[in-house]
Amino acid sequence: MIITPTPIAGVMIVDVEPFPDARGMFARTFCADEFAAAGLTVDVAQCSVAYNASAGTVRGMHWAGEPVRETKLVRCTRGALLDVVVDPRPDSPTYLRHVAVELSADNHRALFIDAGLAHGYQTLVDSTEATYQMNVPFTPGHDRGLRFDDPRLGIVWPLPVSVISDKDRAWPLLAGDGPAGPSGDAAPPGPPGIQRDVAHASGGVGATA
Ligand SMILES: Cc1cn([C@H]2C[C@H](O)[C@@H](COP(=O)(O)OP(=O)(O)O[C@H]3O[C@@H](C)C(=O)[C@@H](O)[C@H]3O)O2)c(=O)[nH]c1=O
Repeated sequence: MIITPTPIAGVMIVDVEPFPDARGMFARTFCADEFAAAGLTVDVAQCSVAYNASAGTVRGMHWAGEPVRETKLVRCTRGALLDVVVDPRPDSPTYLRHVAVELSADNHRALFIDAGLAHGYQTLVDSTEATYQMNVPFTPGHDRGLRFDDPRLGIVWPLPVSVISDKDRAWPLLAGDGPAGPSGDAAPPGPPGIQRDVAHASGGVGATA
């Protein structure tokens, strides 16, 4: 596996190293030792799959609030999607910036997402599946979220949004207006969980794929 950092600390691209032969190929998609060597720990407490019927479906942007420290290893096992991670940590140098990485069944690419980072995606084709490994069991009641279309985040979704849940449509917008400003200014922390009242936001880190 090739594990590549992104501009956001705690977000890593995980690529497979295929062994091709006449049948096709074999590749490891997870290896505890290789992850540990890259400084990542993935204790698998839960694996999940999300099937999306239509291209343009958006899920996110989600993370688990404290004290839950939920890490995710996300891959696309059918179809293709644009995976997006936003940094909602007020004390981070990449606060409110995002990375966007295309994951597909064909590229076998995965994204490791550390605890406290907001995750979402848009499907690029019909019949797309996202598959997750999480380090903790499902802990309802700790959901935190950002609005996928918050102008302060500046996420460029590649397709018109075809389907989204009521929950995801209803996450509140960040406070403030206008386009995202430059990074680096301190912003006051929002209330626990949803960052409703930040005074400053920064632009996207850009697509990595
Ligand atoms: C996330 C989750 C949901 N559920 C249930 C709750 C609910 O009835 C149903 C659908 O839940 P949701 O609408 O929250 O599913 P979804 O919007 O797909 O939530 C997921 O979104 C992506 C972007 C992520 O990053 C994931 O961690 C997760 O938050 O599945 C579980 O049983 N276990 C789980 O781990």
